[in-house]
Amino acid sequence: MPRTRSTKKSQTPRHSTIPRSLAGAVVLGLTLTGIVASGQGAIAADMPSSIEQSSDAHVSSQHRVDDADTLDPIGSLVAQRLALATPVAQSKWLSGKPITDPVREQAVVDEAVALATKDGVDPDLVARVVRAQISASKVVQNGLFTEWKHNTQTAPTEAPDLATIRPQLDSIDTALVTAIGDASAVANDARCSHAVDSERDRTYPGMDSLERKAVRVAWASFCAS
Ligand SMILES: C=C(O[C@@H]1C=C(C(=O)O)C=C[C@H]1O)C(=O)O
Repeated sequence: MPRTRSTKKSQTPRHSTIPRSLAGAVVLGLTLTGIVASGQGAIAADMPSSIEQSSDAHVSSQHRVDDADTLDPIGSLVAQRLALATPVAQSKWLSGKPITDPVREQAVVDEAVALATKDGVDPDLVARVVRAQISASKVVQNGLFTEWKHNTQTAPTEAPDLATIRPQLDSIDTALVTAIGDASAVANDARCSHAVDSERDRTYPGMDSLERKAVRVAWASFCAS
């Protein structure tokens, strides 16, 4: 008898819209994502051991839906992290700091890997996903700098201090480690790239082409193969 998972839905609709420049809503969004992330654990605990299925095709299609749902918390955190790339870029534009800060990047990766190791989450998976988030942030920052250089009237004239944004990035990265731990089975599943495609599509509405490019970079190294 085939085994399958319950059909409980995630709290985020598959085709919900995540608008651009959500920086002001990041803290709230993070809180909500934390609720969603712990909800995933509750879903796993509630799973029935076996349910009669009418056909193998149904099992297969249900598995795809569940894999994509499992990636929802990561997808939301990816979007929240990218929303902060705009204020980061504004701050660096006005302060004259370079986009790339190798010391900070190493600290971000080290912090996430240490947390993963402490929590029993695959540290290699966490390191490659966090490095991808850093690359994705720089895609947005470089794109904005290019735009502001070519159209100086669009360049920012005010920005938050980088020191106020980085703690928000740190909070997102902490939540990301948990979300990655909850989704590590998907990362190692043969259907991983399909689940990632579905999750990317969920977060695309409301994003411009630069953010979509960054989202692709953010997910590029999630799947093990
Ligand atoms: C976001 C920043 O810009 C870049 C991206 C980083 C990140 O995504 O964590 C870290 C350092 C920078 O290379 C930043 O400086 O904080």
